[in-house]
Amino acid sequence: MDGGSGLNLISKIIADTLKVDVSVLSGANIANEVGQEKFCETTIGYRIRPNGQLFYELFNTPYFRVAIVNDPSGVELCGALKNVVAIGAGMVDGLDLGDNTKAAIIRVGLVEMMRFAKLYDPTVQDATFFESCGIADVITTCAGGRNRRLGEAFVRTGKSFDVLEKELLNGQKLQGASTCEKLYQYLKDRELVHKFPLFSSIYQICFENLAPENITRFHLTHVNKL
Ligand SMILES: NC(=O)c1ccc[n+]([C@@H]2O[C@H](COP(=O)([O-])OP(=O)(O)OC[C@H]3O[C@@H](n4cnc5c(N)ncnc54)[C@H](O)[C@@H]3O)[C@@H](O)[C@H]2O)c1
Ligand SMILES: O=P(O)(O)OC[C@H](O)CO
Repeated sequence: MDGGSGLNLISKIIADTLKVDVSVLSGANIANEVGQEKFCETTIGYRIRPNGQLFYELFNTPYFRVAIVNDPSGVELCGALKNVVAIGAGMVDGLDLGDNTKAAIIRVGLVEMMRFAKLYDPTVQDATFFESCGIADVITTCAGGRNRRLGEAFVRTGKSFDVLEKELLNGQKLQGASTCEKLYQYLKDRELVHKFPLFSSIYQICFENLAPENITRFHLTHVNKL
């Protein structure tokens, strides 16, 4: 996701700039494991079906199994939003709270991902969240991703994400913290912060000195209905 309060999808920027049709690939695909040809699934979101089919043929292998869906926004939003959830999962690890708590963060995180994606783009489909780009990528990122790792380090060391990124990521960029800032601003501008208690807590812990123990306070206000 790019932009200030007026969020924009990277695929849209590319499509508008280059005047080409753009499909989106995202999934539970930690690069090291893909590189070792360990089995995984991925999702390609297409606008134009023949292009989705072309990418399927290009990318699909016995160990990298592609599903194509006619929901490019949903696929891309999953890829951006799960990084925010993973920072929350890392905070759970930093607080030594355990697997049950992390599962709760994953569940509520997925609910808020769906709610935000449909708010941002009403054409986004529920089914997309049950593809690899959705629940599967949330699980793998909350288990083995960089966002999880830095969420834990943030709680254990008290250092900022900018400092941790430089110290721990060897030149790579952390996506979750900046995405969290942008989506919080988007929600604030629309007076919708109260509908996203987990995302809001993660933002306030990261940037407003809220105590990390508040990571579970969503249960005080969370509405399960999508
Ligand atoms: N590395 C993995 O194993 C892996 C696996 C699956 C999904 N992902 C996801 O893929 C995405 C990218 O991860 P990566 O590993 O390629 O990270 P990376 O840090 O290697 O590359 C990200 C690139 O995006 C650029 N960038 C960041 N914000 C930008 C903006 N607003 N406009 C233009 N460019 C911008 C950065 O400068 C950087 O070059 C993340 O959402 C990540 O969660 C990564
Ligand atoms: O390292 P992260 O946190 O960007 O997550 C990696 C990918 O999302 C896994 O699919």
